[in-house]
Amino acid sequence: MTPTEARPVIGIGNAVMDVISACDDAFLDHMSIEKGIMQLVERERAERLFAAMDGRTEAPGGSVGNTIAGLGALGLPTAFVGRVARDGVGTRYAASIETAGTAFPNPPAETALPSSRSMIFVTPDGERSMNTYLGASADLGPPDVDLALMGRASILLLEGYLFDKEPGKQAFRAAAKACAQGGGRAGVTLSDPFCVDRHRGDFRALIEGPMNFAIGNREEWLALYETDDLDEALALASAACAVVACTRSSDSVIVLAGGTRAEAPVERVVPVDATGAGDQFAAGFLYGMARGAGAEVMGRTGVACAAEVIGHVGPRPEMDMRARLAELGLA
Ligand SMILES: OC[C@H]1O[C@H](O)[C@H](O)[C@@H]1O
Repeated sequence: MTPTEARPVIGIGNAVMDVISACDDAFLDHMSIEKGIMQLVERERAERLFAAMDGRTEAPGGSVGNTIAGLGALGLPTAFVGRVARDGVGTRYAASIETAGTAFPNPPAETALPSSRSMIFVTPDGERSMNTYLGASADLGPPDVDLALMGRASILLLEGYLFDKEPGKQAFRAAAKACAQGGGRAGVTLSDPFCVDRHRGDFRALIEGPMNFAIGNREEWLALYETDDLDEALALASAACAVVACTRSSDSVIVLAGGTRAEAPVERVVPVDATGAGDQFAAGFLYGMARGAGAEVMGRTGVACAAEVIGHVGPRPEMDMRARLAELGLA
């Protein structure tokens, strides 16, 4: 086995190209867009929203894709496994990831569906409202996952959104098993409280079984354990899983690891664009984990990475975060 540092951090998730534009709340109402959440949309509505976007910009996104890109920018060897079609969006998505230094091992899928896009509207309060057309990426299944590659992962991060379909669940279980057999640590992001509601039993089985770590926000943890008591939900999670992180918007992040409970404070600011905040939290958190940090430092590193990404438009870091973390004594 190769030494831990040389082994990649690998993510499996939806390969989504973000199309971002600014708008006001009246526009959201006019287009019947629900504010602040991720809504899945059909192709026709995606095309309508795309056409209505003023001054749109394109940026590679996808929740776990963003996290892995953040880890790559921090200097770790990384690979992202996602499914794109053989079209312009898919080609640009894969190329932009590889240019940034993260391997994108899967060739374009042979599918009639187009590559995925998310139409993201950012309001003046920095809130982002995502309208995702999943297309090709949501059909990721076991044939898309190279188990030999999974066996080389130091850390494997699985995106909860892909748990919406049975082939995604099968792919996750096989990938986690291969990662564990290779001596790596596997974990999952809960992604979305509605997705958790739809697959509660399977999410719990994953977290209580092969997962070494799990990352979610307050709403997702409450949904997972069907309670309105966050302490209760996190106690249940940490009884089953070695490392648990809970983000709470502008409240401190809670991390439970190795019998320790730590809170990482969050500075309250009005974001420029909240897209990717949770994803970059995960990047910093896993950077800490990869370096052997404890609960408090993992939480603080995650918070620092999230703070950077909400200061500009787009879901991936623009600043040299290694230098920033060094300034903060976190690298
Ligand atoms: O978490 C933010 C990401 O989720 C959606 O999948 C978008 O692609 C965006 O980049």
